[in-house]
Amino acid sequence: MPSPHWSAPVAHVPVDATVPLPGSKSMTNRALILAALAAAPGRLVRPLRSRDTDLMAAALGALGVGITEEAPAAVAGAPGGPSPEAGADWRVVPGELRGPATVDTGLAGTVMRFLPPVAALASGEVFVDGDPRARERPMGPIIAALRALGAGIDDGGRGALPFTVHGTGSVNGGEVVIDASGSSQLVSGLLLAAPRFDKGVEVRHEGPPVPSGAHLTMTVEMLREAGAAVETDENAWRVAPGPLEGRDWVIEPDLSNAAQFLGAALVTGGRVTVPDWPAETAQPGDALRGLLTEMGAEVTHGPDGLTVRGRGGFRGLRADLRGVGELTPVLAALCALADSPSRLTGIAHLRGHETDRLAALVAEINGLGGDAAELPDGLEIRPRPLRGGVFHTYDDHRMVMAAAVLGLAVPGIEVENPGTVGKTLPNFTRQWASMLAPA
Ligand SMILES: O=C(O)C1=C[C@@H](OP(=O)(O)O)[C@@H](O)[C@H](O)C1
Ligand SMILES: C=C(OP(=O)(O)O)C(=O)O
Repeated sequence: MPSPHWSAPVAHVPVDATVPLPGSKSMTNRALILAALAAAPGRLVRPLRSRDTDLMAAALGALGVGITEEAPAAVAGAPGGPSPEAGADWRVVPGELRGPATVDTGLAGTVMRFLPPVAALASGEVFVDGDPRARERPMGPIIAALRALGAGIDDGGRGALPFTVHGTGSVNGGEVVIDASGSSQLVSGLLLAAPRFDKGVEVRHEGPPVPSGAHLTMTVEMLREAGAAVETDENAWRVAPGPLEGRDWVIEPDLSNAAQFLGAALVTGGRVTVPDWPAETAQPGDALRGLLTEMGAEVTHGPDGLTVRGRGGFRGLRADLRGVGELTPVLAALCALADSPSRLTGIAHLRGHETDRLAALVAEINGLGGDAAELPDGLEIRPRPLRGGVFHTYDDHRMVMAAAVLGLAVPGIEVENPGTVGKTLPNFTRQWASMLAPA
């Protein structure tokens, strides 16, 4: 059930806050897959608990993987002790993968693309479905690729959810060509399960550029950390067959979910610090350092974390966001409040995200009196005074976050279904309120 509208709070004074963030969705769901396929038990320290990650855990549990909560482990070298946003750890005990099982992917791209290759390794039937919108997100290329690698999948010829994976307990693997221009997750899903394929995998992409390069790097790095042999070339990835190690995965804070909080510093001319910001990371959110600097923020990284300071007004952004597309909704909201025009490109694939994000952002920014237009592969946003009104969110967590950013400066924004943030950041509205009125 959608939750009632949320009145996005206006910032009456510059924000001055430290905002600890829960774990990365992308790292949590990769670590769950790699731990489930490992040769020995493992643990996720500070995993994200949210709809997307709980669905992944439930899906792996349905296939026979043991996933239980444990008291949080101390993290060597992590400054400041456990984050107040961190809950229990997850212990993962790999089991023999088996059906029959039913998997609900919700609206999680990571579940719908990472789980089916694992299901193909199970013995028995696995039925995979998700939210109505999940049935429209790009899946055809990974269904075809899995078939080419030896998996049996019955999708009624739709090339989309729902479908049944007829697992035989093994996947042959080998070489496959895929058009992953619709989503990097189509490649990541194949790579993550590939150490368990008889021949491993060689995936070659052919087509328009693959988006979200940062997430592909994350896939390769995490596979290697789990002991897999991975080679990469431009548009080709090879994973050798072999055992994965059971290990501890310390999940970094979700840097993409830092966007709206750091953006608040820019909008209000204030200061926001996100603690535990890693010195090096594959997360796309790390690009916020450069992007917010370009918009006029002062960005510093030190022992306290990443600090963004606004200086009053700020500039629009001209940027190719292909590699970091999931930052777009919040950046677009910032652009709508900026002092000069913006042009965000390289993001045609956002039309296949939780909603058609390009259309949704244009409709909602313009619905508040703004001036945004779609480009073939992006958005053009020109500053204009905005007014209050209902901001529709299309079951997209990042549309709620974008609305919150606009609401800092525009009184009267009523955000539809704020509960949809539960996809990756269940406590968002509480954290937003404490950022604006720190205790
Ligand atoms: O692999 C991942 O964890 C993700 C990859 C990206 O997907 P696309 O390549 O479909 O944009 C990103 O937008 C998504 O939020 C998370
Ligand atoms: C595109 C996103 O999610 P998903 O993992 O469902 O693709 C996102 O979080 O912005």
